[in-house]
Amino acid sequence: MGSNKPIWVTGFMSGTSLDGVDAACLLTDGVDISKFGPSAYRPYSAAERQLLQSVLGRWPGEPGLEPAAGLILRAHLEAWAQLPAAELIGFHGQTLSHDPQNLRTHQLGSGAELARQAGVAVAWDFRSEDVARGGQGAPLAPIFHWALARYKQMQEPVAIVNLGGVGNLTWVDARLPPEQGLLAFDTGPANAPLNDFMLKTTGQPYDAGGTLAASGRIDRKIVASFLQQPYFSRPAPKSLDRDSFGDMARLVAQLDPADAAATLTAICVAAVAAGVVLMPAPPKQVWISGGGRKNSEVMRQLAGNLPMEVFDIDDIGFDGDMLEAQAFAYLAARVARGLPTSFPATTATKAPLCGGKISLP
Ligand SMILES: Nc1ncnc2c1ncn2[C@@H]1O[C@H](COP(=O)(O)OP(=O)(O)OP(=O)(O)O)[C@@H](O)[C@H]1O
Ligand SMILES: CC(=O)N[C@H]1[C@@H]2OC[C@@H](O2)[C@@H](O)[C@@H]1O[C@H](C)C(=O)O
Repeated sequence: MGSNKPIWVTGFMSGTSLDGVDAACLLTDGVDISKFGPSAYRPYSAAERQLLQSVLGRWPGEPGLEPAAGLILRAHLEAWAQLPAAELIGFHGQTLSHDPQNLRTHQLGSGAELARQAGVAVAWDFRSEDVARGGQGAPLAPIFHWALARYKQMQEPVAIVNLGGVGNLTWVDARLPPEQGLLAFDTGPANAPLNDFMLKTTGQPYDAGGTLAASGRIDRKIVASFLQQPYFSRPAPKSLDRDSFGDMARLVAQLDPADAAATLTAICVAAVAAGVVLMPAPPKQVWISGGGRKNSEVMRQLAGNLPMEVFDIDDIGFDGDMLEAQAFAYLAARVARGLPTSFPATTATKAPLCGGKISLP
């Protein structure tokens, strides 16, 4: 560690959708990607998801966090056990609350304990320093998106959109250094409101394939009025908590389930379209990653609403399910080398910043 020789790193992500732990191996020197390695997925059971859901919004020191922290540790160790050994772990933890305006963000899970139990160095707590210095603390994947575009030797800017619980967008021109070639921000709610609605109305955790939404009609008035909120026209960088917009099921409570699903889906897409307007220059291509790309209705609406070509990032040759886990492997390698993980144009930090700390076993 600390040298610029590529090392194998395992990155972990337990995202805002609360579906499970993604784990992915990456060979990298923290600048370039040398090789993509194997990956694993450790899903949460319904009871585990409920446990995590029950502690959303809590801050460190509040009571009742131990069982959830224990689950996070256990689930990550189980994912780690499925993969070949690596030299370093990048551990994001589980975001429970995110409030950069008040200089705080909370990712549950101890990297120190993970290092002890996995027997390997762990880079973790990637967001705290950034928010403590007045940055947004998110999104952090953009510097990895820069590395992806570099890996593909892109000769023009491209946009990468991640549709998880929350959506985020990176505009990247990989011909430039990261300080000049990036602009990033959270676009708005993505799958989380639809998931919450599906669970409550149908007992299903999400709208598989977008089938329910595809059978409904979009209430355009609700979409337009939602997009009137100041967040969507605010300049980037900017970030969101999972539930920054409150209980969105209220917005569609009067609609029948199919129309409600179609409308929540349209809100996710309209938020991305509003984000496209904020980019420094329109790229020719948008690459979609995250679970939302498996929702055909999301992809259909994106293709119809964005003025550029929309690709499932798998069709570019990447693994759209593992991009965030790979991002935290890459970020860990950067932390090990003291390289910046966030930039003024990605988190609004005042100067490029190397967030994250390293715990040894
Ligand atoms: N086959 C599918 N059809 C429709 N939607 C799907 C499908 N598979 C996954 N999804 C959606 O994608 C979500 C998971 O996406 P992902 O794993 O990218 O989120 P995350 O990493 O938890 O979130 P975030 O990026 O906000 O941290 C699921 O909760 C679901 O809403
Ligand atoms: C505070 C927090 O955990 N934010 C997540 C969340 O999920 C998607 C979006 O909101 C993004 O800002 C971020 O995750 C990704 C991995 C990021 O930091 O790039």
